[in-house]
Amino acid sequence: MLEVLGERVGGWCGRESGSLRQAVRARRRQQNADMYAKLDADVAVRTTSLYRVKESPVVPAPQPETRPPAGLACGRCAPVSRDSWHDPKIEDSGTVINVLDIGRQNFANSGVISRYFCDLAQCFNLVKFQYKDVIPDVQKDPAYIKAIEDTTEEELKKTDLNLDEKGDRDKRNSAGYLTVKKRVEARAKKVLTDISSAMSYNILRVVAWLTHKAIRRVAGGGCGTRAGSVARLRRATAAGLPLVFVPLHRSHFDYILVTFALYLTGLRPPLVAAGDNMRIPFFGWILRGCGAFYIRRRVDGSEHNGDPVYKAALRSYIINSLAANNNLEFFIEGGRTRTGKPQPPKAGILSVIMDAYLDGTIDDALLVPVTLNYDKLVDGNFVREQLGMPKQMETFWSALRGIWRTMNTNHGSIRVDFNQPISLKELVQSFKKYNHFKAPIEAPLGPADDKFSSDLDRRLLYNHSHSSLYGDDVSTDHKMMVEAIGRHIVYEGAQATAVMCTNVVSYVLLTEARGGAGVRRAVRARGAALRAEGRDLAYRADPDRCLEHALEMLGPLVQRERRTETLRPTKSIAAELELSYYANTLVAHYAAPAIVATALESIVCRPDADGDTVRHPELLGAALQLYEVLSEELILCAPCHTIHETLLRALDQLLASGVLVNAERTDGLEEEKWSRRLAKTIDDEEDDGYERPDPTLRIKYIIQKTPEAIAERRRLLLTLRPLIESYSASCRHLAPGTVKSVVKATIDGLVHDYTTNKMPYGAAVSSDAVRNCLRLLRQWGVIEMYTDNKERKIRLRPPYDDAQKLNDICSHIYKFNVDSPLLKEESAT
Ligand SMILES: CCCCCCCCCCCCCCCC(=O)SCCNC(=O)CCNC(=O)[C@H](O)C(C)(C)COP(=O)(O)OP(=O)(O)OC[C@H]1O[C@@H](n2cnc3c(N)ncnc32)[C@H](O)[C@@H]1OP(=O)(O)O
Repeated sequence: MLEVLGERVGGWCGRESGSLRQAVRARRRQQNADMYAKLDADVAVRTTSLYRVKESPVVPAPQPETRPPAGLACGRCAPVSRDSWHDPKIEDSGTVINVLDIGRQNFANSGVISRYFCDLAQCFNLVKFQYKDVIPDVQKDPAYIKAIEDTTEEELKKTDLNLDEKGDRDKRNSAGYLTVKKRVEARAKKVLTDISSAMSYNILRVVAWLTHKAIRRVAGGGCGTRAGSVARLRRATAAGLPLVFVPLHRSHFDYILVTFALYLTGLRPPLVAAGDNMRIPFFGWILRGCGAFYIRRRVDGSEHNGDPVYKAALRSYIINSLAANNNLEFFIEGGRTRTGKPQPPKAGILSVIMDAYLDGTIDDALLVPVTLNYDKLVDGNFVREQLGMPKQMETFWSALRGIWRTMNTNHGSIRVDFNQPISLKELVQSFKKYNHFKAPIEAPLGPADDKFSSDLDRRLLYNHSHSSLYGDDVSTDHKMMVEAIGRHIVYEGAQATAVMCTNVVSYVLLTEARGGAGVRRAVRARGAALRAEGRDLAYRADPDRCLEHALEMLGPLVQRERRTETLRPTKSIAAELELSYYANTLVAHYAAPAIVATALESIVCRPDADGDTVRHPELLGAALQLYEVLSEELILCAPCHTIHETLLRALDQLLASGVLVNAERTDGLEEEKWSRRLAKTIDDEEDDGYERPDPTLRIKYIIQKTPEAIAERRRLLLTLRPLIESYSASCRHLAPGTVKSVVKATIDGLVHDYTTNKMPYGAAVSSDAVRNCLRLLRQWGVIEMYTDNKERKIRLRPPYDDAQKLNDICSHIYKFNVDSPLLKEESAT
């Protein structure tokens, strides 16, 4: 405005003046104009510097020079999605933007006030989206009406009113029936209102502004997101299909960040499935206003045993929301990971979305896996729960305390990334083609034998229940497809998760540099290796700064010997458990080679082993057996790959890194020719009953003894060692009783072994791993779980109530808990 004024004054001065008085006035105006222009420039300089001082984050957002293209759709199952919604320019640069900068950039050229209060201005200028109230549609849904009628009939059966003999119409018009129906309808209405979200533009705007302030305070390193993924989402939105965001769940901050990032980038905030434990006073109401719809954490648990009205209401609410073109979000793992590893998917909501597509209610939906990671976990830690103490329920006061604690800690950098949207239709079509999990399952998962595991892939997907949230019973194939799609999303999401510096440093401290020496070198090498393996590192390439920053974030979890500059994990169970939480991002990444290396150790340490060579089938067989043991812990591959293929690839990695060398290396070509010849003979064989000899039987590997090979073997062995210790301890402490008492006995045993230096891995003291081992033993038919007096109990199934038989079956686990010389060397360092 001042400039315009200045120009005008200048213009007047330039005019020809008729008199001296006019000339004097013009001169005065000219002087004034100069003064105003100077003032204006001064104000501009001061405002920009003020703005910089106030608004710049303490540490700039993470921006390594180059990034691998992370988060792309699977080339095998969704090639069309992978080629869609590209913006090659942004995709190639792999730029990460700080979501907090969006407001600043939007108002960079606006007035002084807007620039200074850009967060507020951004929130006031957010797009207003319309959300249709779907409750009336749900109430007209035939499945919902049928559920009410069925429940009415059920309730009538329980009353004294004997309406059986009357005709159907008479019965439905009878006073008793109508009274019961009215009661059921009222309950159904309450269930529906309890579920429904109440998205409010005003609440969203206020919460978005508060979130701006909170993230600036909490995330000293900013909150990064891949620019390419935002651009992709914008393009995908234009397709007019509902977006279904599927985040992997780490923290209570996750859902805030997802909605915040979407809202800020002008995308429609989703309706979010929230567990009803989140319906706490005040905060529950705010969350509902920001898009939360509430679901019971267990649909068929003993508490609400098979409530058909609830199932129908939830199903219909989700389907009608999708049909109204709302975006949806649900946490596929069902809750926050307590270990830092991705968890197996919960298929309930996914199955509803899939049914909506299969029955034509929606043409398609775009599944968007979302990954989040934090330098330092915002919710504190899960050590209490890992030590077997019960989860603390969310309350108003605990929420306030949590917010206060969070707001007063620097949590470093945060990353929230939206992976490439995948068409559900394309996934379903691709999955119909895969045969390796289609065939019927004859027997449940059993303990591994030596000729094991040709059908491990489909056994892992097999779900014993044949009902669906959708109402009717569904086929095994259908259930397995939902399960497979869920596992695919979780696996790909975990692979696309940005790796924080704390992940790398914790992993290095717990594995390759456990002794304390060479941490700096190992961190540098691990970062480079991860980058080469296609992982997106969320920290600057400078490893020294990365280490310093990670140490600041990890605080008392790491002990630093100033004189010798050695770094060691603090010797306590709590510290190691917390470090393992961060390290587990990489445990999931290295799971396959770690399984092969642990299997190798189990063979090498046998008394009859030659220690120098190992046969291919023996190694692969042991690796398959070990994966079966750890199948509740790790998702090894996307279901479009078989576990066998994945372990073969891992074996190739060990060959490439020089841990193993092909014994026939000099004669490699000869070996290949031999296998091909053999394969040809087999193909030409006419007799169907002919048993094909396995061409891999002849392959043998030499185990390398170079220091590098030994170091690599030790690293991989230590990657899974704490888990194997937990599983062995769970077997040792197995006894009839309540689940709680078995978990407690195992945890106490592990604590005792750790404190008496019998077992050096604090991370093994994990109730999560103990519970997973119990699940495995239940699948093997070793134990049975039942509810008695509201308590989950365990009993040993015959013949495993016999100590010898129990020991025999547990030896399938013990055999991987070997006393390897590699570990002795490690504890000596
Ligand atoms: C601008 C700034 C704003 C900032 C501010 C933003 C705030 C924005 C909102 C916040 C919002 C908070 C968000 C909190 C975050 C959580 O609270 S996370 C926890 C809650 N969310 C979830 O759990 C979602 C995923 N979970 C599921 O889908 C689960 O399946 C359910 C629906 C919860 C049920 O779990 P469950 O009872 O353990 O049972 P599950 O074995 O999964 O199966 C249930 C049924 O599904 C069906 N089913 C299961 N598997 C299959 C299959 N493979 N095929 C077909 N059907 C199947 C069957 O019917 C099965 O029943 P059965 O056959 O076993 O009898």
